[in-house]
Amino acid sequence: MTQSFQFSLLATDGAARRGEVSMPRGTIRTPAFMPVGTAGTVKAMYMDQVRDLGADIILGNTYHLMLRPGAERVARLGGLHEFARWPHPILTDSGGFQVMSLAQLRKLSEKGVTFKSHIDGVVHEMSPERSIEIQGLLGSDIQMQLDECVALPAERDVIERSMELSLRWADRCKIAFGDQPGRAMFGIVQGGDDEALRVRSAEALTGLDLKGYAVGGLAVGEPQPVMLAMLDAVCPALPQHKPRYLMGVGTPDDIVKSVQRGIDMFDCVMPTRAGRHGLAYTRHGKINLRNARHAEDSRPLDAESDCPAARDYSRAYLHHLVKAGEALGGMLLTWNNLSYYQSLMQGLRDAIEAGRLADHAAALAEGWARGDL
Ligand SMILES: COC(=O)c1ccc(CCNc2nc3cc4nc(N)[nH]c(=O)c4cc3[nH]2)cc1
Repeated sequence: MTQSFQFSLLATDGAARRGEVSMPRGTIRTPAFMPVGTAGTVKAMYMDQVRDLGADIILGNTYHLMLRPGAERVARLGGLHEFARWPHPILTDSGGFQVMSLAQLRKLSEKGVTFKSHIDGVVHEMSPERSIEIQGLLGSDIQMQLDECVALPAERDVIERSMELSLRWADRCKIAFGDQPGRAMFGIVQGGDDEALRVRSAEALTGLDLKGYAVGGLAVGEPQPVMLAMLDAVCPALPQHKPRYLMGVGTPDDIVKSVQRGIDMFDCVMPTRAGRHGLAYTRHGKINLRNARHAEDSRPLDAESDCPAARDYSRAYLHHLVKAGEALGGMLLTWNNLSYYQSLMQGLRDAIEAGRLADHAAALAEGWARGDL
């Protein structure tokens, strides 16, 4: 058990890295996928299940938890780990992205963001300092700087001013974070779809000597080649020996291609939200259980999986549950999807260690393309 935050590179395969982040609450094996636990719960899952699937860390959201039940209340109740019964590492997003995508009437200035809660309409102000304070009250192990994620497409000068605001906020967050032993604060690289601005952001954040670096401003609807081009520009401009976290990504294919470009950590609502909407991720690709073609298909999703949700239930039953709106439908598909995502990450970690990532990526893509025979 370590009292500090340490990232070690165990192996590389091209630009891909196999590493470990060791923290007081546990070790994160990278490449890592963080299930999203927005309001202190990974929806439709018990935390023990999430852990048993191989998750080393989950994500929580400052925006949601500050509105309900409130950061001070969570602190009074012992912090988020105790509250949600997840004793392992937690990374929290800083709230800026969620304000712009969820809140009503929001105003952004040098000071921070002001917004009305989408829950009860109460007006809140969140400065970089308040975001870090909230994440500290939650007990977050990896805290994200407050940033601005500019909506694309945007004029270059708009992207530049936004990126520079986020850099000033990174500095304020570093000061506000201070010295929290065993915890880390990550900067967030911005710069839209402009490679030069992306590199400027990465280099400036590197100068702040932070514990890790996120790549933000992506997975906002841009085509995959644009996202990947930004990674090709950003990753070489970030320190080799610090973790890199691509926010909000993504599909299995996004994750593989991003790992190949040097990304270590991921989070995405895809496996959980899509699961609740009837969609299964498997090694044969996506299966939409709402489709009538499954109504009498007695096969399981994947007979070779070690996840009961994939192995023990017929597609016909899953189709029935989904069409009937039964809670068990979302539970089983979420279980299957998170199991598939964690097995995808384990496969990538093994392939990098063995120096066979290119072949492994090709085999994965072939399985997805072959579809569901
Ligand atoms: C069923 O699947 C879905 O509904 C679904 C919805 C959204 C995403 C994409 C999420 N993308 C995304 N999350 C993000 C979170 C971010 N946080 C900060 N602080 N800064 C960013 O710059 C930022 C960018 C993101 N991009 C992916 C999947």
